[in-house]
Amino acid sequence: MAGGRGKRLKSKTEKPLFKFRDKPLVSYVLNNLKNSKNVNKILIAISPNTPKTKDYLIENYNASDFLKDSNHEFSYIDTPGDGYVEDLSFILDKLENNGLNEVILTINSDLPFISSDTIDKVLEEYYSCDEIAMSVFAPLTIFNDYSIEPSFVFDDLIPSGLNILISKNIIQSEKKLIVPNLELAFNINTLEDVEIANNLLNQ
Ligand SMILES: Nc1ccn([C@@H]2O[C@H](COP(=O)(O)OP(=O)(O)OP(=O)(O)O)[C@@H](O)[C@H]2O)c(=O)n1
Ligand SMILES: C[C@](O)(CO)[C@H](O)COP(=O)(O)O
Repeated sequence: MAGGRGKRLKSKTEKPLFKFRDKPLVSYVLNNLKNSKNVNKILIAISPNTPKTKDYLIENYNASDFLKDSNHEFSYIDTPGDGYVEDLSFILDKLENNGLNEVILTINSDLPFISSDTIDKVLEEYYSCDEIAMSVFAPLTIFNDYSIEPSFVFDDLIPSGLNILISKNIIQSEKKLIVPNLELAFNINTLEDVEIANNLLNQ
């Protein structure tokens, strides 16, 4: 998901293109997805909020327009940019109407540290559970340990921005998976988050 406004970052650069150390945020996620054993194709949601991200994907990842040519390893889909849930629902609708019947892992473009290994393990957990959807949460304790401010807290759990569901625009019953990995807490929303992430890497 790379179509958000990135308001909290207060940068002129679109958030997915915000340079963190040597590359744009979105590149970390794309490279980690590419190296995941259990991921076949990568579809990037862009929106009127992120036109330069679309150009970047075409130039650097040879991304195609998914609705015209879905055979590329990387493709993008133009969403309205109305909000996370609205845009995800728009995408599921398009996938369903295109006759796709796939498992979809959604991941936010602001999670530079989620490793291929974690993505693979979460998918393995999904395939061994009985639900059609899965939401991954990180425990609040990790956020507190590193003084990271979470966006939402439910019962001491924070939605990580990593979810799995099927390609249908329907309400899907889900399993909650709690993954106590530090990498899930590094969600870059503000310049303070960038600083905390940099400090950790410099340790
Ligand atoms: N209409 C939207 C809204 C969000 N996202 C994506 O969903 C993730 C989480 O979004 P969130 O942090 O809520 O929004 P941001 O745009 O990243 O930041 P802000 O809330 O500060 O505007 C991000 O990767 C963002 O690009 C998206 O693809 N489309
Ligand atoms: C809304 C969300 O994408 C659900 O997975 C996630 O919680 C957004 O987190 P952020 O901290 O606002 O990036």
